[in-house]
Amino acid sequence: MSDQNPLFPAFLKLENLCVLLVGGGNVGLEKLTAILRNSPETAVTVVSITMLDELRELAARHPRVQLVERAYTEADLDAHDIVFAATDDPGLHRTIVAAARPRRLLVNVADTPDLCDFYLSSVVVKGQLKVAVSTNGKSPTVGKRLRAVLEETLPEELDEVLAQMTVIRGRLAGDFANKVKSLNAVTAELAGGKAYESPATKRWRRVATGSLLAAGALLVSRLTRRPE
Ligand SMILES: C[C@@]1(CC(=O)O)C2=NC(=C\c3[nH]c(c(CCC(=O)O)c3CC(=O)O)Cc3[nH]c(c(CC(=O)O)c3CCC(=O)O)/C=C3\N/C(=C\2)[C@@H](CCC(=O)O)[C@]3(C)CC(=O)O)/[C@H]1CCC(=O)O
Ligand SMILES: NC(=O)c1ccc[n+]([C@@H]2O[C@H](COP(=O)([O-])OP(=O)(O)OC[C@H]3O[C@@H](n4cnc5c(N)ncnc54)[C@H](O)[C@@H]3O)[C@@H](O)[C@H]2O)c1
Repeated sequence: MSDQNPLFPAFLKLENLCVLLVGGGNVGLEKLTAILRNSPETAVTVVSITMLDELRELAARHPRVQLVERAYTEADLDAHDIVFAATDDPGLHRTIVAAARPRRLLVNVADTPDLCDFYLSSVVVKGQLKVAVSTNGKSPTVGKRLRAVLEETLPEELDEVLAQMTVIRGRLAGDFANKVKSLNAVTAELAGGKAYESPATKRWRRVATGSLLAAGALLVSRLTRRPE
């Protein structure tokens, strides 16, 4: 179907990879900020003729970021897994992509969908929960607005829910199908029926801190009780 969105969503363990960032200006700073905000221990090599002071300060707070102050050369691609191109030179971006392809490196070229192997997304964080929004490049602005909506709507307590669910999950006995059934039963109210009716936030908060956890605790105590 031609109007389908064919992007494959995934969450990268970026800290396991070596990142090359070419360009240390405003856009380069934005990319480095996004990388380190999400994955602070990532090894990043920043290659750029000039570097913004703010980028230097950010790098100084992250020991695995290395600054290389000179023009890009093809050899910079060596020993890297993933590349972010963020200079003010579109010709250079095409050169980087052409050299990266045969090396099978994944490349993001800021604001240039045609040259990208992957896009960055708007990111909502609530503790361990992370929601990434993509509009398939149709409108990053809408992505940004949606991020704000989700940030406000999703309760901070969701992190507590995740923590409790991890405990519940670890204590459940039985086969896989039964575990899934129990986990679905405990969380049914989060997605159930009219849960999204306004005021959505209020309901989420109530369910997340109240009945969900109470039901979870009850279920666990029932399932972990040994027969006499
Ligand atoms: C999500 C976010 C992440 C990030 O960059 O970290 C991101 N762009 C953000 C903001 C933003 N970018 C732009 C504006 C100005 C208003 C506007 O144009 O809408 C605003 C809004 C603002 O700043 O207010 C300009 C822009 N961006 C692209 C183009 C080219 C084109 O569309 O052809 C142009 C025109 C350039 C020009 O005209 O010169 C392209 C891309 N931007 C993407 C990501 C990828 C698709 C994401 C998706 O699928 O939705 C993609 C395809 C490639 C990529 O760069 O990865 C971040 C939001 C962070 C947040 O949540 O706050
Ligand atoms: N700043 C923005 O918010 C914004 C918004 C939309 C579009 N853009 C576009 O994005 C591009 C980048 O913007 P910017 O504000 O980051 O520019 P910038 O001038 O601040 O940064 C460009 C960086 O690329 C480096 N660079 C240039 N040639 C290089 C090379 N051969 N090797 C290594 N490094 C090299 C420069 O040294 C500089 O640090 C521009 O084309 C701009 O028009 C910027």
